[in-house]
Amino acid sequence: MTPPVDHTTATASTTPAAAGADASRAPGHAPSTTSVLLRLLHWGRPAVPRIVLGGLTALGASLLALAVPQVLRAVVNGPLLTSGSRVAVVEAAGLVLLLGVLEAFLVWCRRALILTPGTGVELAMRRDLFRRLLDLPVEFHDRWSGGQLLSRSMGDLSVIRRWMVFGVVMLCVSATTVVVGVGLMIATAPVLGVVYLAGAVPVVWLGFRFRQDYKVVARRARDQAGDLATAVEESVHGIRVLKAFGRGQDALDDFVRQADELRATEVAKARTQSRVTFALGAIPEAVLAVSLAVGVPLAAADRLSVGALVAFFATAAIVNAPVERLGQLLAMTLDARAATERFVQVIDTVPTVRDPERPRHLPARPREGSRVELRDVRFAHRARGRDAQAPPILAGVDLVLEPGTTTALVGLTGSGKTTVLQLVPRLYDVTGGEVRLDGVDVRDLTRDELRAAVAVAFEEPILFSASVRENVLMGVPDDLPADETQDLLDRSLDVARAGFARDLPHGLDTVIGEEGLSLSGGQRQRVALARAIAVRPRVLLLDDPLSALDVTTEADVTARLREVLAGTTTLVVAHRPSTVALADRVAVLEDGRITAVGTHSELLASNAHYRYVLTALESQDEELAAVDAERREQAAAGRQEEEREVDEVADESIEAVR
Ligand SMILES: Nc1ncnc2c1ncn2[C@@H]1O[C@H](COP(=O)(O)OP(=O)(O)OP(=O)(O)O)[C@@H](O)[C@H]1O
Repeated sequence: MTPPVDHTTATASTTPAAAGADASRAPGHAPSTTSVLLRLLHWGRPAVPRIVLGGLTALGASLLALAVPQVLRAVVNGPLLTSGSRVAVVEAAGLVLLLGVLEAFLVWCRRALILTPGTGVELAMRRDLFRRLLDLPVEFHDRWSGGQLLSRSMGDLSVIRRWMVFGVVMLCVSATTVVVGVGLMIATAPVLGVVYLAGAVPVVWLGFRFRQDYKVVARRARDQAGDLATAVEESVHGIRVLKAFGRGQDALDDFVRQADELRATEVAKARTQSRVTFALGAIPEAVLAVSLAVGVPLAAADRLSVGALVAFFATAAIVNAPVERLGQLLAMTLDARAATERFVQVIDTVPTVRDPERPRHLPARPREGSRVELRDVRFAHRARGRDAQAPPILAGVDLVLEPGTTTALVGLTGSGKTTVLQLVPRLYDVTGGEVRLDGVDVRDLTRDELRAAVAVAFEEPILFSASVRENVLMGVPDDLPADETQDLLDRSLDVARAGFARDLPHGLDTVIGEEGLSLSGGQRQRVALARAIAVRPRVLLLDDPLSALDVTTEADVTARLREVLAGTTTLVVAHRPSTVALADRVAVLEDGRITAVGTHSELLASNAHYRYVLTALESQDEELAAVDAERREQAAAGRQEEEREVDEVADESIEAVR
């Protein structure tokens, strides 16, 4: 016997690391930049050897640059001051040239070494992020906007890649160059070296201040970029509504406002960075002026050789460049920190709907059909922004779907019919009670096994940018023999009355969905229904998937469904009395419970709430038909005018963006 499994539904969706990624946390508790960036090692490890090698070559190039002043010192103190030998000077010039060529070669090596591994790391991170997004439950996607996820998988990962291949390498190399350079300066001219070192005090203080300020704006900018992506996504997604209601200008105003907020944050970022860059450029130069004032009298008093003085200033000129660059590199590092926080915030989210550790399996498919039982099912969504739960939607649903029967679920708008449907394939998990399929609690099954047994067709059909064939066969195993697959495809299309797809420009290979041919609402619903049928599920859940069809076509499709799906247990959310009449039984959902079950005529005779719901649905149906007819008329008359206006707004938008 399978041991009982703990079905406690986890409500905390992020690990402490992810919670730590929240920018709103008090700075005192925020994780350090190093610990955040160290998370990247998980994906960056394969690239580490090449990145380290690239860093070493870059360091070699910097050290070669630092060697030049020492040659200069030897030339000045040696041949120039003593013999004046031209040969020695030419030899020294040759050495400097050689060092320069070697330095350039090492810089090239650095670029060649670290370019490809960075893109590999980005690819691995992008793949893992997408995998996580697919694994996360619907509840997660309810809370996260598409733009935030899009910006994490595109913009943030690019920021991280650039930091990995350039930022981290150059930060280490620059810091080492500064340390070695200052060491050489102290060795060459100790007094001047100490003067130069004193300049490090304000530099470190400024760096600390910069880190505090920049960290906040860097995170804000990344979040605002995500919001902006959401605005574009929503407008493009709802472009028809915007056009139909003439709200293009409002959408544009909203977009421009958000874009302006992002611009302001980017300006604040640039200001913060330019302040520190100015200071990091000015302080070393000021220190050099002081060094000159101290060094020249020392050289005049013969307490410092001219060669040493020249070498000190030549080294300082080399060291000043990486000091000045530190501001830019620190900014890159803090940008990468913000991007990493946002990335791990998603990757660390623990799915609340997950596979059991020791899954059970469904019994062999019963000939007469599967049995679905909902026992005292309770459900509440998690309240937004808090871990608390919103008011319950289902408060103890008891319903048994007898094998091979069709049950219609009826209730007022918002009563929770779709919610009931979504609990069966675990799009959400119940917050109380249980759902059993052929005697097995659905939470004891792997999601793959459960979802292969249960197919859903939603009212809003989502088609993917692929051919009709691919869309319909989405849930069919790839290893099915070709002729069987073709039979399944043909039968599903016929039952769903989706045969129109054969007459599309490229037949069933016509690409539909976002990037393809646009289908009408009814056509989309029929393709989506064919997709659900093709899976040959044990349980078919229909969330009013025929709402866009006329009553005759709906009756025809339903009749065929009953014929073909003998042995399939069906639960259909009914919004139209015509759908209800075709079911074997009807269940009434009221106040979060099933309050009556019976045939259409039984309930009509005995249940007042059922009669009330049917009347509401009927009048709603008539109202919708009237509104639809009116809308069509208006649309035909006003379309040209409307499109002209929208085009004008679009032209203005393009101009504004330009
Ligand atoms: N993701 C969500 N987060 C919070 N509340 C939700 C969410 N989805 C639905 N709800 C709420 O749950 C309730 C039930 O919604 P559901 O879609 O199940 O109702 P329904 O009976 O199918 O409605 P309709 O007949 O209009 O399709 C509604 O009050 C709805 O606002």
